[in-house]
Amino acid sequence: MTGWQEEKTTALLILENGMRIEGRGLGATGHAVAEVCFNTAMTGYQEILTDLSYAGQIVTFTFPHIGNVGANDEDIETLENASGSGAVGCVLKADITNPSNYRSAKHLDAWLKEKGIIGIAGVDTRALTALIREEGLTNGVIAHAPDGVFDEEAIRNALAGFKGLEHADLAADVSTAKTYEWKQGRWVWNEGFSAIDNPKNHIVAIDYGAKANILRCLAHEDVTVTVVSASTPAKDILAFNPDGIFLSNGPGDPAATGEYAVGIVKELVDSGKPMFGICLGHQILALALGGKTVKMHQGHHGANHPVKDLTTGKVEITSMNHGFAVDADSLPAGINQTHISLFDQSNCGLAVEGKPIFSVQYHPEASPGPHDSHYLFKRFLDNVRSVKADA
Ligand SMILES: NC(=O)CC[C@H](N)C(=O)O
Repeated sequence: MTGWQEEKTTALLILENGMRIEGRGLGATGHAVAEVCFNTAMTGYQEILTDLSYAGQIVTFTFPHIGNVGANDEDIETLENASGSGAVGCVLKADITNPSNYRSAKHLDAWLKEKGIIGIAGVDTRALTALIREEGLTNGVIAHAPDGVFDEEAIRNALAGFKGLEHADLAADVSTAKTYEWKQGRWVWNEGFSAIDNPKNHIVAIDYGAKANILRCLAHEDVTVTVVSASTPAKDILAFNPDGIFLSNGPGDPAATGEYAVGIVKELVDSGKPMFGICLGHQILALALGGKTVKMHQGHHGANHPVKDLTTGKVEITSMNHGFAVDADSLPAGINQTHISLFDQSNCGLAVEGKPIFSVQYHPEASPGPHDSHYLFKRFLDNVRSVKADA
């Protein structure tokens, strides 16, 4: 071993099966209960931890070098107007190395502290990942005490009181409270975030915990995005007279979002506007169309997930982050499965026959991840343009 065991234990990870893992603490202090998942991406730890879809979760990074490109203010996926934050904790194999990257503004440890994220290093993340693969997503509590003194009873009680993510409605907790306009485009090397001048299209994005790069990818397609809260009534959304409606990603159980999400989306589907949903937005759309969602065994969290587009036969490598999935068999007639995961054949996309409405389970905006699926933003805007041309 590397000798870390000789150092004092300043962090704990306790799982619901009773497993107690000792390590070295990072970032914020205190303790946090959440669902423990693993992410296999080799890049983008800052984007992952600030993705609001990870609210209520602790991320185990299977990639060992976390923190070596430091932290900055640009690679943050949480929107400024969000009401909540993303992952509550992270589990690392190795200690954070000193940052070495021209974009680094800060050491990851300091950044974690600032964001209130608790970390534990020195964990056998392979074994933890294997455990989650075998036993499924598990609840856990992560604790960090720099002096090594833990109130283990309080920590274990907190874990015992955590009900898990199934039936948890978290989108309402993280959505924006106010309506605002978004005009920033994608990040371009050597230039930074691009400005979108006089966009010709207008999309209303329902924010269930949206990632910033989704809004940038939409804006990049010549779009002004109006971002509205998850509970904005359909009539208020339609009052903007948008060219299209976007349903964002977000945390928690899609089936727990009830009337404020599913009911609103049902009304929007009937409006005939072009619609596009990503991840939680895909799941909510499926529920609104009469389908069902299920909790997955281990979930999909990574940046190398192969997906087949059944409409073109093409395979794309995608970024994923979900613990629930649409049950393809539950989709009523007229709602077609358009994409499947080549890892486990689970549903990854749907389209409404005869209407410009579609959605995907994965993350075409990447951030982090490959850009294979950027075409979906174009597909959405092609729908928008053709509906406008016909009007
Ligand atoms: N990225 C997301 O939107 C996640 C959706 C949902 N919370 C899930 O875990 O399946």
